[in-house]
Amino acid sequence: MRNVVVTDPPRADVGDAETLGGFGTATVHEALGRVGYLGPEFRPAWAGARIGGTAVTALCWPGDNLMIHVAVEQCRPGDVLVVATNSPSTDGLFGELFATALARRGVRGVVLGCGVRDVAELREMGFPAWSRAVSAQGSVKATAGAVNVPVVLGGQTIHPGDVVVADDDGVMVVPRADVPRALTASQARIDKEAASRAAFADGELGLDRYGLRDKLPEFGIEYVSYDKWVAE
Ligand SMILES: O=C([O-])CC(=O)C(=O)O
Ligand SMILES: [Mg+2]
Repeated sequence: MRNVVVTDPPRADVGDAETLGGFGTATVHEALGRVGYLGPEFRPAWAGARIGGTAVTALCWPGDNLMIHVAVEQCRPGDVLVVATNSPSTDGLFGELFATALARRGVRGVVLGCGVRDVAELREMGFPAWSRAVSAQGSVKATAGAVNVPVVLGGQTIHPGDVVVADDDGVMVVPRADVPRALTASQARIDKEAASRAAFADGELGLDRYGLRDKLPEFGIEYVSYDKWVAE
């Protein structure tokens, strides 16, 4: 591993990132073709946060948060800090002191492939955090890593400057080049779901709305009365 800090990676527009955050993880993930989701292991430290921001990445050694300290200085308003460790770890590398420094810099939240701690304080200060674990396990500041290099979390590659969208459903990444398509496709999906929601509230069934009823025989699904069912 090369111990680099990349100081000026290109990043997506922070306004676009905020718009995608407003659409939410499930919508943007579906709209892009069911890609980019980090998986259900990434959970919010507290419920109700919904963000979209541009990634600043930190690659740390397990149990060592030196590179988070280095990364904080690279963060700008509208960013989301993304922390990966170069081998699996659940240690609580991040807590309210880091959150205080990031909030001061206009950072919208943090995503950690390891653990988070100080959850009560994070909730109280309203700083959003997603992680694979909650852990009080403390860390050292001893080993060099990298900042703003591509990292892999939950099987997804996150490049610095990509958009990270996160809410109660989890975390997803939108590659920078896909942001225009994500915006258009997500808005189309929002509109389509608004129409479906109104129809369902009115009593229409998905079977009819999505043209599924006519296809049921193709699936081999048959309807039988209870008496016939128990007699067979
Ligand atoms: O200081 C640490 O190692 C992590 C932490 O708890 C904090 O940021 O508050
Ligand atoms: Mg702490």
